[in-house]
Amino acid sequence: MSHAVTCTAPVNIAVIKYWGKRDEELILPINSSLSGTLSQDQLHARTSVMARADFASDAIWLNGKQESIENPRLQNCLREIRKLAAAKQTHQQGAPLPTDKVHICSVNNFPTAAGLASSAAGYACLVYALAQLYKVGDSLAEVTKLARVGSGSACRSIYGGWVRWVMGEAADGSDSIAEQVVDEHHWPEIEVLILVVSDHKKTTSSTAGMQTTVETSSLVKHRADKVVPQRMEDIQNAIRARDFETFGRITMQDSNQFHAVCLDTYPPITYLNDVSRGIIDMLTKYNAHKGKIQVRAFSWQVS
Ligand SMILES: Nc1ncnc2c1ncn2[C@@H]1O[C@H](COP(=O)(O)OP(=O)(O)OP(=O)(O)O)[C@@H](O)[C@H]1O
Ligand SMILES: C[C@@](O)(CCOP(=O)(O)OP(=O)(O)O)CC(=O)O
Repeated sequence: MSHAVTCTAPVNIAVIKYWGKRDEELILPINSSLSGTLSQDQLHARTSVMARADFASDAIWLNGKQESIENPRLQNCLREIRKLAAAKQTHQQGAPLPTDKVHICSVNNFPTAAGLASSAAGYACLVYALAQLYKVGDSLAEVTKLARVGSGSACRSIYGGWVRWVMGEAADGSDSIAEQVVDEHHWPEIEVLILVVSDHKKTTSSTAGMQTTVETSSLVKHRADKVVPQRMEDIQNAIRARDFETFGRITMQDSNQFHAVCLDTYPPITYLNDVSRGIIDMLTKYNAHKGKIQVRAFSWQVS
């Protein structure tokens, strides 16, 4: 007998950035973060999962290409889901056995590993689909914890609207969960414009980059301990009050500090290019004039 589920999950864009882990295995962050989830019909991952007793092994295809199922993140998700399924086995009618093998097929409708949060949409989608398949994850909070062990930012894609990932304090990660701050109807005037300045795979993955940052940057500790807690408070207040001026300022400052921390890492990490720096400069000037300057024309040379 086979069991199958297909889900889509959207991308989320952090306005207070997660950067640095206190536990690499459980994916526990050194600071809380906050993001907006884009609507499902635009940038998303679509994942189908099928479990059958007669599949020889687990397998995954990403964007049409078979990938290694031995990926430790993937293994962590499968193990946690199966652990919950095994605990529930007696009363889960219609769910596969935890011992059945699963085939996973996922497609992103946007560039993968290019800085557009593909791991967030991808793991949120995978974990949600597996939770449906195995009939586990009784609350969305529990599903956010499962998504977190795939990729930290994935826990925020489980909810729509504005979402915070509370860093938590427990060593086992039990209080490191995502929560919705306000839903997607709260601030309908907000529109997200994504300017793709490069669709190449990043030279440094987020996982590797933040690991080197924690090892070498002195600025990141200051950021996590002294800057982010107040910013989290302030940006949530700005979102609740729909105060775009404050929201925009904090978002730009946090993005700038994230890139400063990357530069403070050794060897330094550079995600910005001349085009993105030009866009940041333009937006800073635009916001300073409360949107009242006229944008006539832009032309950038992209080599
Ligand atoms: N749909 C998906 N299903 C499962 N895993 C995925 C999916 N999409 C991406 N991934 C995994 O996430 C990895 C990319 O994550 P990475 O953090 O490097 O980039 P990103 O998430 O696109 O960028 P950023 O984290 O800066 O926003 C891929 O190599 C793959 O292992
Ligand atoms: C810059 C970021 O997008 C980094 C996201 O990092 P990931 O969540 O991709 O990292 P892992 O937990 O190692 O998978 C900021 C953010 O989304 O908060």
